[in-house]
Amino acid sequence: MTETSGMSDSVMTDPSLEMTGKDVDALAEARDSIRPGTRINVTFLGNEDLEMRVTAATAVRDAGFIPVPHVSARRLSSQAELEEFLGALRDRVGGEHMFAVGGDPSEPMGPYASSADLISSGLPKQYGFTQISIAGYPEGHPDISDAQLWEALEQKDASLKEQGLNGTILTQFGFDVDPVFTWIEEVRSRGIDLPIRIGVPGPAGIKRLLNYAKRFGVSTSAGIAKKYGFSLTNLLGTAGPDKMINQLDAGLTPAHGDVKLHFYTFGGMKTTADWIQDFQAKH
Ligand SMILES: NC(=O)C1=CN([C@@H]2O[C@H](COP(=O)(O)OP(=O)(O)OC[C@H]3O[C@@H](n4cnc5c(N)ncnc54)[C@H](O)[C@@H]3O)[C@@H](O)[C@H]2O)C=CC1
Ligand SMILES: Nc1nc(=O)c2c([nH]1)NC[C@@H]1CN(c3ccc(C(=O)N[C@@H](CCC(=O)O)C(=O)O)cc3)CN21
Repeated sequence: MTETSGMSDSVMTDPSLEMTGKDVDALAEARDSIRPGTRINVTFLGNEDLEMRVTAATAVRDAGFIPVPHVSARRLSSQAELEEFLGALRDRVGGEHMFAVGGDPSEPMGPYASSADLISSGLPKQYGFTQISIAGYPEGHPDISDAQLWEALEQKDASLKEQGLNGTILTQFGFDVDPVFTWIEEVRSRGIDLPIRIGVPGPAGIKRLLNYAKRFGVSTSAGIAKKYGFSLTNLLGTAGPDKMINQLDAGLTPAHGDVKLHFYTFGGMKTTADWIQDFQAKH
């Protein structure tokens, strides 16, 4: 068997990972467990600055991976701030990928209220970014209506196509496969043919998973937890996405189009990378 032992034509082909600006040392530690050429997303959090974000993207590139820096529309205070970041990425990192996301501030901090505003500004393309990921929400979003989310997704798909850019939809993480299937089917029925990466949490402590779920409005219930592989009445121990991935793999058909995975590592880069290797070897 070659690079990916078992599941080569499966949802587990070439998964992407995610790190924060604080994870540069964690990346070095995880490096040998990650397949060269893997896409690694770099967050754009409120407690990070340009230097941290660019340094992290540089570390990803230098380690032999593809950096996918996040740009959070609502966190940008001006067009100048956006251009400063895009310019630094172009000059110091030099990749084609980015993840254009809305951002959590309830009011935009500057001229970009949404990732559609960011994309349609034409600046990502002007600075050489040709592979643009955008967000998807199989379970909806706590502060944004479903109608608004679908409208935004269609608008972003159209804007990318108009500009001749390649897109990928990257979803919020979740613990339940059912809404994922329903959502992919709706994406396709709306004529959106972009590749999709389904967000799943890397293996992590159950308390930590539940804290992140609460923070980002991701649903958990006794039933969902049980199906995923943990219990809400026993928060000791860890849980990984193996059952969810197996359910995805079993249910995906060619009609779902190109569907892969994105792992949110939540402080566990090496744990996640080792888990992926182990899972691929066993399947
Ligand atoms: N990996 C990450 O960092 C992820 C972050 N998110 C968050 O999900 C939210 C939506 O992101 P996108 O899908 O890119 O939306 P978007 O930028 O495409 O916007 C969709 C619609 O919702 C509105 N909107 C966007 N963010 C909002 C907010 N925080 N509060 C109220 N309305 C908002 C926009 O004005 C627009 O009408 C953001 O808060 C984003 O930060 C979601 C998934 C992953
Ligand atoms: N609505 C929304 N906003 C987001 O910012 C967001 C999502 N959704 N979905 C998931 C991703 C993953 N995100 C994050 C955000 C923060 C850490 C974080 O604070 N990490 C710690 C280390 C891990 C820990 O100790 O728990 C750090 O210090 O960097 C990780 C992932 C941000 N993301």
